[in-house]
Formats: sequence, structure tokens, C-alpha cells
Amino acid sequence: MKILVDANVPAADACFGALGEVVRRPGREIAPGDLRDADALVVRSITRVDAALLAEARCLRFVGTCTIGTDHVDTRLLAERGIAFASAPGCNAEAVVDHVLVSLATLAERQGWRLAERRVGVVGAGNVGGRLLHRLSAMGIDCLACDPPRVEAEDLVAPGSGAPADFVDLDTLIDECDVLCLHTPLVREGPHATHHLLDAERIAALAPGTLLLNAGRGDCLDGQALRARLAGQGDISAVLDVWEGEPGIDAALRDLVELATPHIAGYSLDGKLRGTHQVTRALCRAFGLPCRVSLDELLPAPPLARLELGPGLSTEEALRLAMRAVYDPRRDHDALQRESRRQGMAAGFDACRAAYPLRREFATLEVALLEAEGQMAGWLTGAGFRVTTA
Ligand SMILES: NC(=O)C1=CN([C@@H]2O[C@H](COP(=O)(O)OP(=O)(O)OC[C@H]3O[C@@H](n4cnc5c(N)ncnc54)[C@H](O)[C@@H]3O)[C@@H](O)[C@H]2O)C=CC1
Ligand SMILES: O=C(O)C(=O)[C@H](O)COP(=O)(O)O
Repeated sequence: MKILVDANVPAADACFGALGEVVRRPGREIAPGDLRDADALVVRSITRVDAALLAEARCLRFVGTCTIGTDHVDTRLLAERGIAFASAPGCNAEAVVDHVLVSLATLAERQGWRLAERRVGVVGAGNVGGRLLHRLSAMGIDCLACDPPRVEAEDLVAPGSGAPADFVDLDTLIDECDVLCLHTPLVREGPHATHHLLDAERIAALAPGTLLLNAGRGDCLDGQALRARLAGQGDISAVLDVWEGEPGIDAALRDLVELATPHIAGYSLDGKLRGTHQVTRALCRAFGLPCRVSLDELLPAPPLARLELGPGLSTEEALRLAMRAVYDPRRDHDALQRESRRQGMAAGFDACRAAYPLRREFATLEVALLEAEGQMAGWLTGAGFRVTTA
């Protein structure tokens, strides 16, 4: 069996090597001819899997994407052609939440406000948004959620529903929140389409002082309208990990954004390996093969397993220290600025992603508090760390 794999899929040999011949190609360069004799195709989010790509695929029986998002795959076409499909739901959701929390802490420090005093609105309360709501609520931060498909399908607005926050419509959420976090998939049609969900009108309606964060898909917000608001009134701030037109993103918008990162919110090693492993299991199921590789054997020990925090720190300082010991998004912002200026936007954007440094998740770090302090322990645990006290 020939398995064609995006070169940015980690542990491809360990996962697929025992199942067949593994052929690696850069994701943006995978072409119809590569699929002529391929039995399986394993991609990430940058390979558009559509009729044009599959034009010469004669024996393809499986397509897997080691990502949460599936907007790059024509799943209807695959179903019509009897080609099995799998994505990796939730694989890097914890990493995205880490990215959001440390970005919020960074902006709070830079702009001189306290997270505890802000209300956070989460748009799209699925694997990512749902986990974000749980962690924010566990930290005692006031949240609202917006997720009309879930509200229609579940009884989330009823008292005692166990929902992590009150669910409201998008315009109410915009009116009532200081921070907006966008975690919707890109859906182009239907009653809950998300293309330009934050359009010019909604961007104009954001109250001065609002912080807007998008780690869903770039096309879910109107980048031109955001650029105009940031450049004109300059009274809101933005943190963007996803962009319209990736990898050749708008340089002017990049320069106006507080933290501008190259679609790496989910790039923990843990998240990437979970993605590869979930797709390996699905491929094995599709071909009736046993799956002999376990996630535990793929994941190495973290480079930093324990951090001791002494007395004299505020809760905010302790949080920032712990978060940044694991992951600091300012590094990714600086890398994008540097590489996009040095190599040009598209090449620089992709270079940052291809050579992404090792990053683990908050849950891999034990934070030892040498002086027990109630609120600090609660916040650190809520944020996702393993906390021990003396
Ligand atoms: N920046 C990054 O590195 C990453 C980005 N993503 C993006 O984040 C998206 C969300 O990921 P998950 O939470 O895991 O997906 P999910 O499928 O678990 O949840 C998405 C949620 O959005 C809701 N939704 C759909 N249409 C909506 C609308 N019009 N308004 C409000 N809510 C709506 C759905 O009902 C669902 O609950 C992915 O589809 C992907 O595009 C995912 C992982 C990493
Ligand atoms: O899982 C998703 O959905 C994502 O957005 C991925 O983190 C994107 O990863 P790449 O495809 O850009 O490697």
C-alpha cells in the first residue's frame, strides 16, 4: 500500500511505516500525479482535497486530515466516490486554549488591565471553545458563549443545563463582552454559515477597548474591515492566529495586530501527535489492519516538567511565569515579523510553521507552590497546570 503524507505530519514513519510505503511531499505541493497510485492520503490543513486533486487517483481508498478543521476537504466528493475520510476532532484543542489564555495574559500585562475584571465572549463552543469556557470559568472569569447550532440541538439555555456559560446570540455577546474569542469552523453556506461572521457592521459595533481574538479560521472575519478599524479609530485591539489568504497574508493588518502568529495556535507537539495518531487509527480501521502504535510511546518527556514558585508573586505574575515557561506567543509573533520581512510574506509565514520549535501543553507542567496561596492555586489549576502545594 502507498500512503502519501504531508511532510509536516510528525511521526509519519512511526505511525504509517508498518502499514505500507510512506511517501512524503510538502503539503502545498501535493499534485494529482502524486495520487495516481496512492491508496491513502494523509494531509494537514493546507492541502485542498477536491475534484482537481483527485483527478488521477485510481486506487485511493482513504483520506485523513490530522487536523480539527475540515474546510479544505470536499467530504461530499469523497463520500460519492466511496473514499473513507477521517479528521482528528479535538486533537489540538488544548493547545489552542493554551494559546488563547497566554495571549490574554500578555495583553492584560501590556495594556494594564486584569483578566478577572473582563467578561470574555466565546463564539463557537465546540472542542476548543468549550474547553476555553471551562478553563476560564474555573479561573473565576465571567464568560458568555454563542453557538446557535448547539443551542438548536441541545437544551443549553435551560436552567441547570450544566452549560459552562450563558449562551446568547452573537450581537448580544458583542454588546456585553470586553474580549471576543472566535473559534468557529469555516462554513460557507447554510443557516449557520461563518464566512465573515464578524463582518464590517459587527466590527464597527465593537465597543472601544474591546480585544478581538481569532484562532478559528481567517475567513470567519472581514480582515479589511478589521484593518480599517485598527488603522482608523485604533480603539480596539486584535490578536490573530488565522488570516484571510494564508500564507500570503495582509502585511498592513499584521502590523496593526498585537499578537500576529502564523496559524500555530494548535501547534503543540502533543496536539500534532494526537492528530497523527487519531488518523492512523482511522486508516487502520478503513483497511482492516491492527493499530500497533500508541500515543504514549510517541510523546517524549517534556523539557520542563516542574516549576517551583516562591513567595512574593501576585496571582497574575505566577500565571504569566507558568504559562511562559511552557509557551510564549511573543516568540511566534517576532518570528513572523522577522521571517516575513526576510523571505517575503508567504514564504516567511510557511517557514515559521515548518520550523516550529518544540512546544508542549500546560498540562505537562507541574507547578509547585512553595507558599500555599488559595486563589493562586485555583487560578493555576483552572488554567490547566498540575499544581502542588507545600
Ligand atoms: N488556529 C489553529 O491552529 C486551529 C484552528 N482550529 C479551528 O477552530 C475550529 C473550531 O475547532 P473545534 O472547537 O475543535 O471544532 P468543533 O467542531 O468541536 O466546534 C465548533 C463549534 O462551532 C459552532 N458553530 C458552528 N457555526 C457557528 C456559528 N455560525 N456561530 C457560532 N458557533 C458556530 C459549532 O456548533 C461547534 O460547537 C476548527 O474548525 C478549525 O477551523 C482548530 C484547531 C487549531
Ligand atoms: O487543526 C486545525 O484545524 C488547524 O488549524 C491546524 O492546527 C492547522 O495545522 P496545519 O495544517 O496548518 O499544519
